[in-house]
Amino acid sequence: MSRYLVTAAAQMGPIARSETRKDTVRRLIEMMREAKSRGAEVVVFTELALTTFFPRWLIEDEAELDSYYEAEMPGPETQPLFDEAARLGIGFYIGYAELVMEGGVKRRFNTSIIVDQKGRIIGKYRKVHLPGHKEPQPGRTHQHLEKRYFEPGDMGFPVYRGFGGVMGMCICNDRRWPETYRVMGLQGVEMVMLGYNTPFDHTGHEAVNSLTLFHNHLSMQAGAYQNATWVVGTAKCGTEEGSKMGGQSVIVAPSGEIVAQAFTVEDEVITAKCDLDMGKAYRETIFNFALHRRPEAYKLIVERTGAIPPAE
Ligand SMILES: CSCC[C@@H](NC(N)=O)C(=O)O
Repeated sequence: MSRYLVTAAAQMGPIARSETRKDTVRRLIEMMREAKSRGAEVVVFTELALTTFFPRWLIEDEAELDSYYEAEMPGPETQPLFDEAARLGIGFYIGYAELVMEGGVKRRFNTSIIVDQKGRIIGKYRKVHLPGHKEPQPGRTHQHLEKRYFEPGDMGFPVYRGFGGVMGMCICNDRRWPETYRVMGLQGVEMVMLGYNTPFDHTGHEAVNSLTLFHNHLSMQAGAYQNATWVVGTAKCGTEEGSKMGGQSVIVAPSGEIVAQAFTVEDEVITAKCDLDMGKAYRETIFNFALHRRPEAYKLIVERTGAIPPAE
């Protein structure tokens, strides 16, 4: 049996600090139309897709910081994206900075949503693994202050029924953590959608940074294979405000194979005809979780930080 979902990843080139939401939404709509013209039923946009990657700066003015967040979704500037999705009959995933007021207190999350082909939000996720620092690091040309500007997500890794299958989400740094995929894998996820902003200087260690693109694919291909799921990873890339970020957006099959890959570091749409039933061959054999997993041996993963045995 086959359940095909024609899927697009809409990679984004740089977004300038001066670019307005209106301009950015126009770019997203253009790619959405291209995805639709190629038969896509869903399009995956990137992380923080509506603005430049602002955690690279220390922003002390609260009003300026707030200007990078969405207080409502859709809001007046993002509504056209939802309207166009409904008009075209195409769903989408998009990442954005979320600002919520709770009891008079501002809460900030790095968030993503899934929107169905009628323009309705059917799923939401808040980024769990926040990389970087709370305080600016001396000597860095570009900061990475996600820990300052966001709270860790408080929703876990939920999955949602949509597009004829079971859909999950994560965001950027989450893709490097096996737990991300496994928690969704245990809920029968069939497609994980994610966006990323990955600067080449993200670790401060030259030898590691030089493997940035390799580690990007390694994480997503392993996550896909080990959990029998499709993974769609969409970059924001190119040189954005002086920061060089990796591209190579991909659509990965449950076999771990890359079936589509972007070759520019600009706005670029890639597509693949994804069989949501393809994971079955893995879930029923090598990764039959019910039969082969040994949770009693994995307790350390959730109970405490592992301790290295003392030296002899
Ligand atoms: C300081 S680590 C930054 C790199 C990280 N980026 C994001 N956006 O999560 C990533 O894992 O790609």
